[in-house]
Amino acid sequence: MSASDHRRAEAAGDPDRPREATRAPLLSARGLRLAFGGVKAADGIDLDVMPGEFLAIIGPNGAGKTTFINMTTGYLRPQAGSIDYDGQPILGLSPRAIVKRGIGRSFQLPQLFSEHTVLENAALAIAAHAGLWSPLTPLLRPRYREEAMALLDRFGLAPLAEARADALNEGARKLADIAMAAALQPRLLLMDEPTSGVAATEKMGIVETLVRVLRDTGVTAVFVEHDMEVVERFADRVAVWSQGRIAALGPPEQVLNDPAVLRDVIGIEPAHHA
Ligand SMILES: Nc1ncnc2c1ncn2[C@@H]1O[C@H](COP(=O)(O)OP(=O)(O)OP(=O)(O)O)[C@@H](O)[C@H]1O
Repeated sequence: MSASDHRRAEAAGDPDRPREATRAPLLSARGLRLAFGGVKAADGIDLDVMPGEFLAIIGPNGAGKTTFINMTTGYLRPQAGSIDYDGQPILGLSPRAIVKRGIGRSFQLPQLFSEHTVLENAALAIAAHAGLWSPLTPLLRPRYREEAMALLDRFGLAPLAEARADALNEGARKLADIAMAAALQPRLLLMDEPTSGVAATEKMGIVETLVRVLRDTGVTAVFVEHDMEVVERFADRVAVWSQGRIAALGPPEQVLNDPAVLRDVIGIEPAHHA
């Protein structure tokens, strides 16, 4: 289901269902500031992410998109501001404590154990979720391997279970990395450029798979994306980052037709946009 179909289905849904405006955000960032020397990577970021939504972050290189993900997942501490998740402050928690609260992430460069198979990687991720962080024992336990196989199956990766992670093409590697993040059963998943480096022919199929799995399991997603076709098709809302600030925020049909966004972020003159 595309994001616009999803929005229509929601609008046509249960009339007793609370309206978007009255629902509490799952993630709420206020006044985030972080400078590296003279570079303002976050210069007053305010953002609410609603439960169940897919929010795309777009913007030029160096705008501060990854910095926002790093602050939300405990890898960077802002110099000012607050981040609440599920109504609780999370700033100051370690990355691992934040994962335990239910926020997962995938990285621009997939973080798989390259010399292990895809199945072994999945077993390790599932064991980590069960609280076992030791590197080898999970591989010996059939229970983790069975759960790992079920996870891979959901992501369409079962045929690659016995392939070594370093033998995967970029699309499968990205999908496998997101499957590992999903093994930790997050309620909110932050993905940094899930389609970067993926061949154009594979891209849509990969995004369709991951969106289907995440929607089926009720995961809220924030993803940094440079491909506007992916954004248009799969995002419920788009946030445009520019020099550490959010320059525009709204549904893709509105934001991606905004002349200033087209010119400054996507880099085309509005008149040339058919
Ligand atoms: N740990 C750090 N130390 C110093 N400078 C940093 C650090 N992290 C980010 N920066 C700087 O902060 C700015 C924002 O970086 P960030 O990686 O968040 O941008 P981005 O929007 O994700 O860019 P890209 O699309 O290239 O990934 C950049 O100028 C970057 O060089």
